[in-house]
Amino acid sequence: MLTQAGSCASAPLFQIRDAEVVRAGKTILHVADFSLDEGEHVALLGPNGAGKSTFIQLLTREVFPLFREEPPVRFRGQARPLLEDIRSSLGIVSATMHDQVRVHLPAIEIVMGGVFGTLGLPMRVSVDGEVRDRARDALERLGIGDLANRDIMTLSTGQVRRVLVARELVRDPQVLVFDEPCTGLDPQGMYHLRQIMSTLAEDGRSIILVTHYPEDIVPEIDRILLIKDAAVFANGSKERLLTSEVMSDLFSVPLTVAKHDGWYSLY
Ligand SMILES: Nc1ncnc2c1ncn2[C@@H]1O[C@H](COP(=O)(O)OP(=O)(O)OP(=O)(O)O)[C@@H](O)[C@H]1O
Repeated sequence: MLTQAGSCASAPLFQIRDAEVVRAGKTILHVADFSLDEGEHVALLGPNGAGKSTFIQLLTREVFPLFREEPPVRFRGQARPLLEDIRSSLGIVSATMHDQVRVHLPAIEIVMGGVFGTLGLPMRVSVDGEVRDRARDALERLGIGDLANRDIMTLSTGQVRRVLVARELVRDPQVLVFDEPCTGLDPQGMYHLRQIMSTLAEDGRSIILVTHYPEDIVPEIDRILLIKDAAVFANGSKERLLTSEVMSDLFSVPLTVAKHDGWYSLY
């Protein structure tokens, strides 16, 4: 059934069939078959250079696969969705975005910039009280309402990371992509970030997490997608795949996985 926006109500959130991305004459990612339902969560795990970021960029349409008669990537059933539809449904939190926050602006302006897709507020735009309230509310939900007027350059790495989550939440996206969200954070910062992922997952939003560490995979994320050598190495439940044997195969070194209260660690 088609909705008003033209998407298929019963279609998966994302569906990939036979998508191949080639750069400099080399296949940097091939995905034979993958789909993610609305509200479902998945964590992508794999060695450096395996193709995880490329996978995310396939979903966000920042990279395109080779042409196929049957379009390889669909968003809510649509082969050619409007970029605006994807942008409004998806929030992305990454350490890369963190590197771009090198401006003297109050945290709340960085958050309001999320509404416009700009770093701070665009010039000559006057924001109404409703946008400011939404930004303040997003900061409050992340436990950093008191930082709203602080210059972003004076905040700690963990605080900035939370401001960046607020910046995405201000648009109320149904899907959140966390790309190595705990990079550079101390244990306290990691704790808060993981709590945030859990809360958002429980909220009914889809979480797509990219990480090198099983420690980041919050209990709400049941499913993992392992990527190695430009292809899907395995796709399935955490229970089945987060084992010492599979992790050792994935990273090509001897590793041990420990499990405790729904959390996993690797050493
Ligand atoms: N424009 C490009 N030209 C050539 N090779 C590229 C290009 N973009 C990416 N690659 C290669 O594609 C492979 C996959 O890159 P990708 O960034 O997806 O890996 P990743 O799993 O996210 O790595 P990491 O964990 O280090 O972030 C890498 O070997 C990378 O060097």
